Order: sequence, then C-alpha cells, then structure tokens
Amino acid sequence: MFILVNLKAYPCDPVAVAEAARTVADAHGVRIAVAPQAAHLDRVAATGVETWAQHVAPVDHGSHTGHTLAEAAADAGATGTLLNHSERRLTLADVDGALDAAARADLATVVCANNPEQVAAATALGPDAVAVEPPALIGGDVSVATADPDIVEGAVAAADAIDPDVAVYCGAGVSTGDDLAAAADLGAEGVLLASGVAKADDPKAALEQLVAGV
Ligand SMILES: O=C[C@H](O)COP(=O)(O)O
Repeated sequence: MFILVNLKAYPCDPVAVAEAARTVADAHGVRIAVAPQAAHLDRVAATGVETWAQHVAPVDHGSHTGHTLAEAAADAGATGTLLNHSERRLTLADVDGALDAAARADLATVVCANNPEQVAAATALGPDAVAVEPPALIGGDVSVATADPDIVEGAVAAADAIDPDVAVYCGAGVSTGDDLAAAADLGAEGVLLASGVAKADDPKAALEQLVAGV
C-alpha cells in the first residue's frame, strides 16, 4: 500500500512530518510520500522522503504568473503530483493539460475524483493513479472504506474497466491501520490522507499506527 500524506495548508511543520514519514517508511519498508505546500517542496525533499506536489498547472514555460510549473516542482525535488484534488478542482481539459505538464517534467500523477463515474473519466486521461475521495468525508473521523465501501469498490471496477494499469487509491477520513487494511480489502492500492497525520500531536506515532495496517 502506498501512503500519500497531503499537508494541504495545515499549520504543521512540513520538515518534521517529512522526517517522521521517511523514518517510518524506512523502518517498515512501506512507501510513504509527503505533499507539502509548493514553497516547502525543496525542504521536504531534502529530508529524503518521497515528495509530491499538491498541484501543478496545465502550462508550459512562459507568461503564467502565479501558476505552479511542473518543471519547477520537479526542480524542487517533487517526483509526483496530485491533480484535481477536491479542494483544487480543474476542468477536464485542465486535468488533461496538467497531465501533459507532469509527463513533461517526469512527475508521477494521481488524479482525484469524487465518485466512480469521475474515476472512469480520469482514468481515460492516462494518469498513473486515480484517487476516489467523497468530499463529504474529507477531514472527518470515519474512513471512506468504512462509511462508503461501495464507492471504493465502484472506483476500482470503474478504473479497471477503462485501464487496468491505472492504480486506484482512496481517501477521506483515513487515519488508522484498520482503515488502511479495509481500503486494501476493497481493492485500493494506496491511500490519500491529510488530517490524521498533519493535525496529529505526534505525526510519527500517527504514521506508525497507520503502517500497522499494511
Ligand atoms: O488529500 C487528502 C484528502 O483530502 C483526505 O483528507 P483527510 O485525511 O483529512 O480526510
């Protein structure tokens, strides 16, 4: 299972979380990545943890003030990027353009989606992975795998019908090893989570608890 920790804009110490993630990943042989704010990418990458951008723009070099250029994220140490997160929605055309930008910069990609229908559309665009996240469950205490297992199974089936090579992750409310194990049982190959680690008093302990479910 791949664990992708999105720090969103939470007031946590991105380097401390990154160091905890790298330590837990190394100790348990689990793939854990951290997606900080764009301005923190280089500091997070310097810890040695797998580092992801939260978003890249569907643009190339040029007159694009305020956009996150895929090449700049890669230069700062990112090796992957989220796209179309529920809190950073894009048009379908912009998801497509951002996937092109990520490919240009050699960034792995996870396209987020609300439901199996959107998962199918996202899969058709050819990302490395899709992540199903019901917006109503994001930031809550109940994991998507418990609250809505059908949506995870539906997402896995929808992606598989379009392109079996595209991995399916799930997210929203994931915070424990049991949540991780339940997601795996439903066919997910990874989880996308934020508050369970970024808002934890002890992010390392929260990550240790999570990997117990791998
Ligand atoms: O990017 C992460 C997801 O939006 C899930 O967030 P959450 O773990 O706080 O529910």
